[in-house]
Amino acid sequence: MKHYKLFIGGKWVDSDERFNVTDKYNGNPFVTIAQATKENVDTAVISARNSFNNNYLTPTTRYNILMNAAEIVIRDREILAEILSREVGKPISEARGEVSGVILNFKNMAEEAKRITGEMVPIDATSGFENRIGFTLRVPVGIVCAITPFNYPLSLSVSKVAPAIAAGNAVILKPTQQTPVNACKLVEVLLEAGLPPEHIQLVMGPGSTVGEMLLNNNDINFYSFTGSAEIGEHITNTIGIRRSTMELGSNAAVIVHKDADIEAAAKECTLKGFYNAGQVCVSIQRIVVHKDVFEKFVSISKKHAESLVLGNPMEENTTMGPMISKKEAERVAKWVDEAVSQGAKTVCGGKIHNEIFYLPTILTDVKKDMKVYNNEIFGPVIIINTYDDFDEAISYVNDSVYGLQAGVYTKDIHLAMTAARKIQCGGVIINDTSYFKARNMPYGGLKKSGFGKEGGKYAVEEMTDEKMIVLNV
Ligand SMILES: NC(=O)c1ccc[n+]([C@@H]2O[C@H](COP(=O)([O-])OP(=O)(O)OC[C@H]3O[C@@H](n4cnc5c(N)ncnc54)[C@H](O)[C@@H]3O)[C@@H](O)[C@H]2O)c1
Ligand SMILES: O=C[C@H](O)CS(=O)(=O)O
Repeated sequence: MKHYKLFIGGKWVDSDERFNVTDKYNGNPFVTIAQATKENVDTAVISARNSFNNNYLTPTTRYNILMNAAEIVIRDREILAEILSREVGKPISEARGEVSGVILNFKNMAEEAKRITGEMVPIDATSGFENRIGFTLRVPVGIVCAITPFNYPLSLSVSKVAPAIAAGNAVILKPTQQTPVNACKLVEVLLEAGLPPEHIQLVMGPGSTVGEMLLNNNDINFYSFTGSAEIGEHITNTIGIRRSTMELGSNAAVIVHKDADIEAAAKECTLKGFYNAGQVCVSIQRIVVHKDVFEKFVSISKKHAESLVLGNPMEENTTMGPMISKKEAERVAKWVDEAVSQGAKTVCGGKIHNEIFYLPTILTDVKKDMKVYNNEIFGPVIIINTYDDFDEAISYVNDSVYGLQAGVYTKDIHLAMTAARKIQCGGVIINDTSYFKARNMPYGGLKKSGFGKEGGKYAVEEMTDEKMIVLNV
């Protein structure tokens, strides 16, 4: 069985402690991973600091490294996709999509490495400062710690590591225990791409131990976290006044107005809602459809839900794989059963399949006090409710502790802009679902969905400090 080591101090380092990574379809371990100790973590931080202090990378060097990484990922795309499919359980077709997004992200961040600018500040326009010149400089924060979740592990690691490198930082990456193999391959890619070996550190192990060690190391300057709201809140409470970006949970909503293309909206909401077995931060969870088109929408959605092919994620015709674990499938089943016992109606699905799958499920008549409405399901369940007045639909979307992204289907520009202004989310996607991300857009949530932005120049800016320079000349 393949064993992957930690990458610390510019070399692959083994550990007496190790853990298994399982193939999420057959449940068999297929890789072992070295688990970091406190000594490993402390050595990683010291090494990253040394590299940041002694290996200044020019913008052109950063550009070249990131473009090289994109080319290497293109060369190894099928290997990377197969690893993702096995360790996450996502269909190979979706895994290839994740790798394609990574290629775009590397190229996008390579360009951003050459665009880091400050600005002139007209302080001479202030009485008494006529002889002074002011401008800002953007400088790298130093050491960025990237902590990533299980569901899009390669994409979300690159969404942190690439801007960190583009901004001139050294990086410490801690992937989740459930899906860490892609992170090992990512380090191999970056080393081959020419990144100075000590500019990237890879520490692996449980968040409750290895993750905590990182939070409590005061020489880390910035934490880029993607994961649950619970852990995100813990991190922000632990790291003190140090900066971070928090990309957290969601129970995303979509409004479908009576003037929308119902066939298209129902297809997009359904197929994207079951993408990665619903284990997507911006997955469509709460759909609210105008009463005049509700029955038509539900009927079309049911058709698409029942068209999904559950099976071995490594097979080309599979369109939905297992959930990340049997335990998560059982959690989703419990929440759906509770909702149904309280009056929700099951349109399709509604049960576990072969222990690790949860059937694509559509619920209607869901009440606001049900877990499937209030909490982040993070599983293949869509709830469809109805509305009459558009403001009622907006209130439905905003009735959440989360605020990551929302979708709004309407042909009426006035309704679209009303939604854009009133919906309390980091992103409002008109005539598409909440599950939308362009690699150069500012992506991030409000409320319990977190703060800070990933994507393009916005991620790079987050990982720099802005300094004000004044010349008294
Ligand atoms: N907003 C986004 O862009 C986005 C994207 C993907 C997933 N997510 C969220 O991620 C969650 C699912 O992923 P998950 O189950 O892997 O999340 P999680 O919060 O359980 O774990 C995320 C990461 O945090 C680490 N961690 C856990 N405890 C820690 C601690 N005490 N200190 C430091 N690190 C710790 C884990 O090891 C893992 O690497 C969902 O809530 C989903 O909404 C959000
Ligand atoms: O879980 C949602 C991720 O943000 C999707 S992606 O990794 O950005 O493609």
